[in-house]
Amino acid sequence: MKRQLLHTPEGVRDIYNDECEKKMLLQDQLYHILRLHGYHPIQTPTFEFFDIFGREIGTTPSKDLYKFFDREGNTLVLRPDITPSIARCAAKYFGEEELPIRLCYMGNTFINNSSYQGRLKECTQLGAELLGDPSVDADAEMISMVISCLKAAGLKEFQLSIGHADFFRGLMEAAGLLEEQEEELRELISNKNFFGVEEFVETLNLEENLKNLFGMLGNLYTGSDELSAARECAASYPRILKAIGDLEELHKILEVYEVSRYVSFELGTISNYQYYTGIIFAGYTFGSGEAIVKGGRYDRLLTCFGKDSASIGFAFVIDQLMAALQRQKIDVPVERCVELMVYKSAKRQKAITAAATARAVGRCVELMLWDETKQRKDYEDYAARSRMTNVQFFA
Ligand SMILES: N[C@@H](Cc1c[nH]c[nH+]1)C(=O)O
Repeated sequence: MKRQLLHTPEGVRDIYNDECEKKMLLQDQLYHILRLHGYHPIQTPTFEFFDIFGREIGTTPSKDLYKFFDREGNTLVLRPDITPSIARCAAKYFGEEELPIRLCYMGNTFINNSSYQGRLKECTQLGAELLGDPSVDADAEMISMVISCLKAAGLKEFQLSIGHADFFRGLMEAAGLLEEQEEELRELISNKNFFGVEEFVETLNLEENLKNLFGMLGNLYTGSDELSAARECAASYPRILKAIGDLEELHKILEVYEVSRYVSFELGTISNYQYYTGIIFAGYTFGSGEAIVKGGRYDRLLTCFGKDSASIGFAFVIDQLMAALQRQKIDVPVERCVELMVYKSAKRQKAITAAATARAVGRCVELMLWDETKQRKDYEDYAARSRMTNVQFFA
């Protein structure tokens, strides 16, 4: 066989054996938590019309999308993000529903990011969306669910950073920054270059309170006192004031959920996704430079699909979470209890019946026809290699 045929393109990979078992188990564990919270499963297509992920939607930039055509000439896109698809579904199937809708999902996303970043171009996401609930209680439910999932995954140390889309937008508005200046600032913040931010702000000639607010972009707050201090500076900036007020209220509700110790408020949290309108959050742990979970409130996204519905959601990036667990040496406890049954043709009836009887009571059986060129020992070795619990011969 040509060696070339065995390669996969840059940014995608095979997952097999133990790693695959672990990934599936982890997904089950997290999905279970979402189901425990009353979230209903939904599946949407892997590719959709281009417009579902177009510029107005505010997700991944067009240059990072995998685009192709159908026979009719429509442009299709491999989904880079599942949230816009869920928004489309909610508008289509739950258009009349006036009460909140809770949906959960699992699937792969595809982003054609530049190869030098070394990122995966296909990732597995597992997420939840709470549609039609504008309350801070909904925000808190989401954050608390994320924390339950992180604990269920076995992580002991992790941090959820929470910010608000309107803090940054409010600053841009109050300072009257041009698009290029906003880009420059975003870049500095994304690189966590807060000295750069300070320098940049010095050039702007802003009034004292606004300057102080810009100075908070690099801060990390864990308590509500610090947020109240921020609120004082924001008195004459309604958009920023509302953002800080939301975070303060969220902090209070998170105390009720008893999860506030896992959370820090970072006013400099920004996202490349333009659809976020309220809180934005991302979860981090050791062993993964990238966020293992990300999410936020998007109150206007569904309007693009014809339903006004304030919503919030999050998605775990399972591949990042797996990498972090592995680097932290946290084991995903896969139960291996597969038995091997090997039979010769003369004992076919007996072996097939035995396998069926075992499977009926929940035992996992790999049934194999004895290859005459192989010895008993070959099968025993294979079972040991595959960490099987038992081998039975029908010969
Ligand atoms: N879809 C977002 C995460 C999210 C889910 N819901 C809201 N935000 C992402 O891929 O980053």
